Amino acid sequence: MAHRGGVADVLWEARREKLLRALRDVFGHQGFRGKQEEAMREVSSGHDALVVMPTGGGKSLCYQLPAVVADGVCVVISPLIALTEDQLRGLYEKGVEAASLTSSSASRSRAAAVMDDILAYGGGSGSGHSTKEGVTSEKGGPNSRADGARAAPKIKLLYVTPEKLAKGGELTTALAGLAKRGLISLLAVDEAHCVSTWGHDFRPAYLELGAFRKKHLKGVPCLALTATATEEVCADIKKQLGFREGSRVLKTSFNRAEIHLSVHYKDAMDGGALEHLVGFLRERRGQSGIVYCHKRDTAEELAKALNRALREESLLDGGKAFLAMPYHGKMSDHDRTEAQAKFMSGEVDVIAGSVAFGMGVDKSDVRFVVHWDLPKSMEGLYQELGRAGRDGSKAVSVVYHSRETVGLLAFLARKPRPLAGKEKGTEAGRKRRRRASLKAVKAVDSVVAYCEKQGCRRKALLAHFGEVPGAPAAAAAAGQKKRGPATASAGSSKSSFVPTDICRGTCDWCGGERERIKTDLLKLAGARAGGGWMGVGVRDLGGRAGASGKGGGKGGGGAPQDDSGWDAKRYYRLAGEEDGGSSDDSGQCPWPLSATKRTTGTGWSGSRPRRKEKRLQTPSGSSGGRGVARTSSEAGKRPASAAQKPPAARRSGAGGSGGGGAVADLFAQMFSGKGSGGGGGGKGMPDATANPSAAAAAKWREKPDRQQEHRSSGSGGNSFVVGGVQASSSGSTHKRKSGQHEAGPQQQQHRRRKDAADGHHPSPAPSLAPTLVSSGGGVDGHLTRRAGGERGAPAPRGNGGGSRRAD
Ligand SMILES: Nc1ncnc2c1ncn2[C@@H]1O[C@H](COP(=O)(O)OP(=O)(O)OP(=O)(O)O)[C@@H](O)[C@H]1O
Repeated sequence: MAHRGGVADVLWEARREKLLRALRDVFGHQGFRGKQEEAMREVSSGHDALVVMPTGGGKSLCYQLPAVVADGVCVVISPLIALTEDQLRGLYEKGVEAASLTSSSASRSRAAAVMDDILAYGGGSGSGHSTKEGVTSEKGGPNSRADGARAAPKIKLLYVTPEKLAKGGELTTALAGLAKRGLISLLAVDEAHCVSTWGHDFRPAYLELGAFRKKHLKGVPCLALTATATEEVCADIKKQLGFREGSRVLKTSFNRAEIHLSVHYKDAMDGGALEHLVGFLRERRGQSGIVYCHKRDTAEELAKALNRALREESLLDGGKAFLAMPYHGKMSDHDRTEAQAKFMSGEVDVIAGSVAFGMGVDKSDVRFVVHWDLPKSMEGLYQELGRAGRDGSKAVSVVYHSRETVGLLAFLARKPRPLAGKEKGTEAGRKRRRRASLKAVKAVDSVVAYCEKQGCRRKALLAHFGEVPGAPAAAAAAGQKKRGPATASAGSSKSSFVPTDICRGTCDWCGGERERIKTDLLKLAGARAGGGWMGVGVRDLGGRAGASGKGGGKGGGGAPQDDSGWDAKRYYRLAGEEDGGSSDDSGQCPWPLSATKRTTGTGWSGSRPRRKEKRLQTPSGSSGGRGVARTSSEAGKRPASAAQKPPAARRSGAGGSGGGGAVADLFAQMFSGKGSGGGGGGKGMPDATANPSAAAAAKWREKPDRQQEHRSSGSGGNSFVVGGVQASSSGSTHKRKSGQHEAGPQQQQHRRRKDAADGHHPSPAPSLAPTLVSSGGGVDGHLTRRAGGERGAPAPRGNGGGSRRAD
């Protein structure tokens, strides 16, 4: 909203002085950061605003400071009250009255006092409690000056979950009453991306906030805050929260220059990923860090393994005893609180935890964030890595990539999303659910793209959020539009301009690790070519595929180097949504719920996940490139049929996916009903002579030690069957390596003729069907090795063979 000069400026100057004084006196800071000042100006002028600032950027202050100087209560919507405890503690230490309303018994008396306080002023009668916090609640509202001095509740910040707010009752009455009396200074919506189904953490109850605000908090300005929002998510947040026309989005650069970015490939590691992690931590002895993993068991095992590996030697060194602790949702409140407190105090060096850890934890000296499992989205990655280096000093982000986790995430992405109550059973709900699944698939795909990129990671990360190095804002916006909603971002904002030399060696690619990355990716491609890998494409090594996804089977699954490779429209088309929605009204995703896609030579056949044991017993290797061999009960079940294909695929009869994103390709192929690129099923080992990359890969595999490593190390894998459709690295692999784009149709025809003339059979294009069956996502394989000194038994492996067992 444009600011008019004159009176508005004068008023603002006066308010600004007041805010600056409180900033110094209460918070101990000397000046504003980022968009803090602008955000405060907006809300103190009664406008709505959306703040998009990086993690650790100082978003909380945008509502805390105005709340301190204003009369009345600032209502803060937060997704997890337990995680605001740190904030509350911080505010308490600063002498600011703040509270959260929780149902935990520990805080029940406090909550009662808080309710009394606001009810006394918000129109209720209060319960007449008087508590040791000194919150009085004699009957009567502000007009009666209950405590003889205050005309507003004592509480300055009230934290509630959206679920609590949606429940109605006393709290709604009190807040509505306060709003009527002008005693709600601000509605702050933290983690506002949860409002949007396009956000990475959609929370149905957040959808109710807009209606609540309209009904009960009329005239109260709203400040929404998030660290991660694309342009589309920003627009959705504004719409859902009922922002007034012209409300501003205040955005700073997403760049966290102090955080070094790197990716390591579990599947390509000679020594095993756990050893690698131990080495990494050994170099950072005494530093604080977080290791994120998806599963509770993994968190537990990892913490144990790290203690086993590092504690003793830290004691021998006479230094501080190394200590890692797990943190996950299945731990008791007490254990979680203890882990967090010890981490905050520095007693615990490393938390091996689920993504629940860190939200709301303001530890400024976290020096590294490790993603032991691939994160679910770029937004998640960004948010989690942002927990490092909040003090502005150097920190490190490491992602461990593994194809198994990609498979698990792809599977989870297809699971139906939760719907808000009123949407259950409606067409709108079904549509939203489908879109949410598509979004989740797309999200995984962009993380895979980030990991498998041969190029600057910082640029890739920033590009995801619409910050295109070297491009003026308009060009950035145009570029983003082409890529579709997931990557679209605030190109219209001037702050999206990024200098071309943004990285300066602060990622692995720019910082001298190109050869390592190339070699590792080549190993992945090689392993894939041997049929031992899930069939999703290794980016930048696979051929570039047309984003159109039209049938006809262009090979390759990679994306161009500086492109996310995602064309969302294509997937809507495939899901039958482009022209008004799929005819599939089952309410499920338009693809079968299964991670057990198994591609045969004639196409895919879906099956619901079967018992793991069955899969583990599947013989492998002898099937001549059939990918995962089937148990007899599985064989022949659910054959590919037109009826199983989603509507668009049925309509088009598409023959191949045309490639694109890795996970996306996986779906494209499911939809298409045939092997991507027409490659379809496995046909044994790749024709190494026809393809330099395949030759290199074959050579690599020929080494006995490599074979051993490849079979048994890999991915921390435990109970996996990783098989694949035979996927040879096509000629395009070679081309991609040399930085060229995929050949057009004429060039391809020429190449085929040339191949025929040379007596080469053209290599089948990499088939991109997912064949990953299960994911332990854990550390078992490596742990076993550490503990028992032995590697997992190598699975029998055949020519172009399918299954691989890591344990
Ligand atoms: N103007 C400022 N000057 C100096 N330090 C500041 C300023 N504003 C905030 N900080 C400090 O920056 C750190 C991060 O702030 P804050 O927790 O508000 O970030 P955030 O953007 O809310 O992060 P997250 O998204 O992780 O919750 C805190 O330690 C805070 O004290």
